[in-house]
Order: sequence, then structure tokens, then C-alpha cells
Amino acid sequence: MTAETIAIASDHAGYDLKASLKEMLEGEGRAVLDLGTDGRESVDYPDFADVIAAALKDGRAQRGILICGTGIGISIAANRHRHVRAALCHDITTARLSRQHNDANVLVLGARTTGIEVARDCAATFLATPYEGGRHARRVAKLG
Ligand SMILES: O=C(CO)[C@H](O)[C@H](O)[C@H](O)COP(=O)(O)O
Repeated sequence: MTAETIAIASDHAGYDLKASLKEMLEGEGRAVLDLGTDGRESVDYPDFADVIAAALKDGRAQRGILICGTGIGISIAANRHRHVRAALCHDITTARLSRQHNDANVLVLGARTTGIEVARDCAATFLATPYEGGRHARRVAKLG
């Protein structure tokens, strides 16, 4: 198993899915850094995008998973950080291509829009798929 640490965070809407994915990943022997939220009480998704961005920046984690209700708000917030390439994925194809073409370092899921089995498949695919580089490297470099 790889030595990388996966940071995971959500707002209240994503709390249950976060718990499920954390259990799955830890069951696979992965190191998971849970950065909250810690319950179903209403919180603000930008705060959790920011904590994931900080963990990637200071090296506590190498990749991340973010969850809110739709995944939209937390994607917008995460992508305001220049070192974050957060990809909102709805199926294994988008999860795979976010890695192969975009070198995404954060998978984003919508807990109110994506079923749990699809979400688990997205996480597994995202974490297993390497970046292709090549022609994509020029484009990713232009992202900042
Ligand atoms: O940011 C979002 C929409 O793009 C997320 O889905 C949030 O989780 C959602 O807005 C939270 O809504 P709530 O009614 O406050 O639970």
C-alpha cells in the first residue's frame, strides 16, 4: 500500500458519506486524515475546502476528498487555492479522466446527488488512476 495520506473533509451535508468513505479507505489500509466536519450540525463548506488546501500545502496529505451537498460550492472554494486542482466527479469516467488528463489532487463528490456505491467507485478510481502527463502537462501547467 502506498504511503500517501488522503485528507478528507465535508460540510454537514457530506458528513455521512465522508464517514463511509473514510471507513472504506481505512479498511484498505490507507492513511486518512479526517479534517471534519464532525457531525450533522450546519457548517460552511468554504471552511472545509480551506483546511484541505492547507493540508496539501504543508504536506500533511498528498491528495484529498471533499464532499458537500452537490459538490459545487466546495469545488468553487477549493479551486480558489492555486495548488489545488479539485474535480467534481459524478461517475467513474469523470473520476478516471480527472486523474489522467487533469492531474486532479482533490476529488469532490456531492452527497445529495451521487449514490454511495457510485461515490465509493469514484474514490477507488480516483486514487488508483495515474496522471498521463504528455500533452496534458502543458495544459495543467497553464492552470497556474
Ligand atoms: O454548496 C453547496 C451547493 O453548491 C452544498 O450543496 C451545500 O452542502 C449546501 O448548500 C448546504 O445546504 P443546506 O441547506 O444549508 O444544508
